[in-house]
Amino acid sequence: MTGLRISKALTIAGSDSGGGAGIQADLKTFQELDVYGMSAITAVTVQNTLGVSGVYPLPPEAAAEQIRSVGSDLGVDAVKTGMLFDAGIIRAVSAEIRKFGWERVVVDPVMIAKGGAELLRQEAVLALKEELLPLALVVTPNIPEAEVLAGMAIRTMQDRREAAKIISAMGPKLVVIKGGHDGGDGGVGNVGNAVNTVNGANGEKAGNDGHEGIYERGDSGNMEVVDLIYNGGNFTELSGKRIPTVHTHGTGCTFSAALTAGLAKGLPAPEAIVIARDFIQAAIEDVLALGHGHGPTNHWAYRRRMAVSAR
Ligand SMILES: Nc1ncnc2c1ncn2[C@@H]1O[C@H](COP(=O)(O)OP(=O)(O)O)[C@@H](O)[C@H]1O
Ligand SMILES: Cc1ncc(COP(=O)(O)OP(=O)(O)O)c(N)n1
Repeated sequence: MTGLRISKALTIAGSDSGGGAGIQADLKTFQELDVYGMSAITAVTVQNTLGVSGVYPLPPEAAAEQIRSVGSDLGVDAVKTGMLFDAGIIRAVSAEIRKFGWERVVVDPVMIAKGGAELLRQEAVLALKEELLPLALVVTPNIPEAEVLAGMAIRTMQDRREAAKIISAMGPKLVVIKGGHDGGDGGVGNVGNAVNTVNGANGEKAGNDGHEGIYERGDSGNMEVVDLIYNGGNFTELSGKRIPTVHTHGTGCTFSAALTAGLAKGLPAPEAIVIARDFIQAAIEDVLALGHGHGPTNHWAYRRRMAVSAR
């Protein structure tokens, strides 16, 4: 690497002791994509594949000091935020991003862990919308997070589009509403419904099988996963094969970290989003099957595939 320019990315997020999400997933992803990773930890979670059993937030000033320390010395080409936990941390983080004038900012508005643990206090949603979203180049909510930000239920792809427009008006240049939680027709679906078949964005597709809840995925019968992108004018849909697996812990963190890595390398956001989708697709497909619950994704998979296809 000597002599080459090194791209640098900062993650501002919570620690996941299990290593599948949060800071750990972000740093692994940066490393796999040849980006030098730095971190500002906002909270320590006690977590494994079975769930979150403890959350210890740091004082807002601790997050701010970490950001100042790396920002003033090492420099930051792109930054992402993940678990921010409370309004004080959001305000402190937003103030530092503003002071440094960082523009390649990805906001992953982490709210609730798969097992239901609160990773963002409800009183902090307003601060997220008013302080942080205006600073974002890209915001990457999953469907339940988009519902909270937009203040509406998302049941269909049309709802998702409407929610994307509402979130876009809060300031981010690009909104990506991820489709991992899609219950069958573009939204979270109706838990307990009978099979439904709808006209999806990319043609006819079968809906859920009636037992998929918001935090259980991989068994819906949906053949596709579709991420919806809105740039303030146009919609784009990125679709991939939906992998039927419970090992999806940290998919959102990993996707947004891969996107941040692309931005750190200077890629235009739409290109970085496509690579991030490929990265997470490989990470879900090449399952590690670790732990006794929702296992982590495979952060090695993308690089290994690239190496094989280069032979
Ligand atoms: N079962 C799956 N198969 C393929 N891709 C998936 C699957 N679940 C999620 N993804 C992808 O992982 C990324 C994260 O999406 P999502 O799971 O909705 O976010 P979060 O982890 O924040 O809840 C998205 O790009 C989504 O398309
Ligand atoms: C410390 C920490 N940050 C974020 C999350 C949520 O991760 P996400 O990628 O949204 O994945 P799931 O929670 O859906 O597995 C977390 N669990 N811990």
